[in-house]
Amino acid sequence: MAEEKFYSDRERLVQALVHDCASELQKGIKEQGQATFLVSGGSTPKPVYQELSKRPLPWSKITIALVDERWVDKSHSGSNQAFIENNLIQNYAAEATLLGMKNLYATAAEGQPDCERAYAELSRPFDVCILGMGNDGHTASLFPDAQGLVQALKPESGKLCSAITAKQSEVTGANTERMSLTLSAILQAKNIKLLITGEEKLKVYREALLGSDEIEMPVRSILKQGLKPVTVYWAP
Ligand SMILES: O=C1O[C@H](COP(=O)(O)O)[C@@H](O)[C@H](O)[C@H]1O
Repeated sequence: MAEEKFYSDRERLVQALVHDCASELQKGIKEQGQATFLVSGGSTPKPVYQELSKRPLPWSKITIALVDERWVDKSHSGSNQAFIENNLIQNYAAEATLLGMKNLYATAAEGQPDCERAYAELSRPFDVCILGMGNDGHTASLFPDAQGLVQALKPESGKLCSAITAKQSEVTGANTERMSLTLSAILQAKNIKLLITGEEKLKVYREALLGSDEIEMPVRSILKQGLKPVTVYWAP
């Protein structure tokens, strides 16, 4: 069962999440000399990243890697890598190393082996993983009923990255081809943090807790597993 950290407003949520991420990253550095921080895109974590970037952590010892990416170049408005560069790899955090997912291959499926190789170099277990959730119950780029989803959810797949083609295009454009961390990769994080805001997402979260179909709501694969602690951060 996930731990719920619910706040009366978003400012409090941001401060709490920034504090928790900072102390877990510092703990990782103390124990292993370095830390790995997995980050999602989306509008919800933006203030968290902006605030975190201003914390004087030993950022040169922190590797930041994407949880998911649209298969678009950095110049595209939907690029999670550009979003992280503009909002997290700033201020003190400019000293961190960033590993993106998009490579030179034309499709995510073709680019998967290179992406896999790069992610396999990361130090594990990962220290912190921030996940988001869409109103359709997706998390990372694990979209309901998407092509590649079944494989990406298989705990025994042994893969860290999976090419995913979401069924419906989203607000950010027609490109639905993505790369996502697999469930198996996400569960290699010591601390999994699911960040959601607003009443609509709270409703979706509650609905996810009630059911068991992970293809219908992939976020259930995170919420219903008993292997790694998950903390849900919410504010209205
Ligand atoms: O598509 C995506 O959406 C989710 C949630 O985004 P939000 O804007 O509702 O916060 C995000 O976690 C994921 O990384 C992103 O690719």
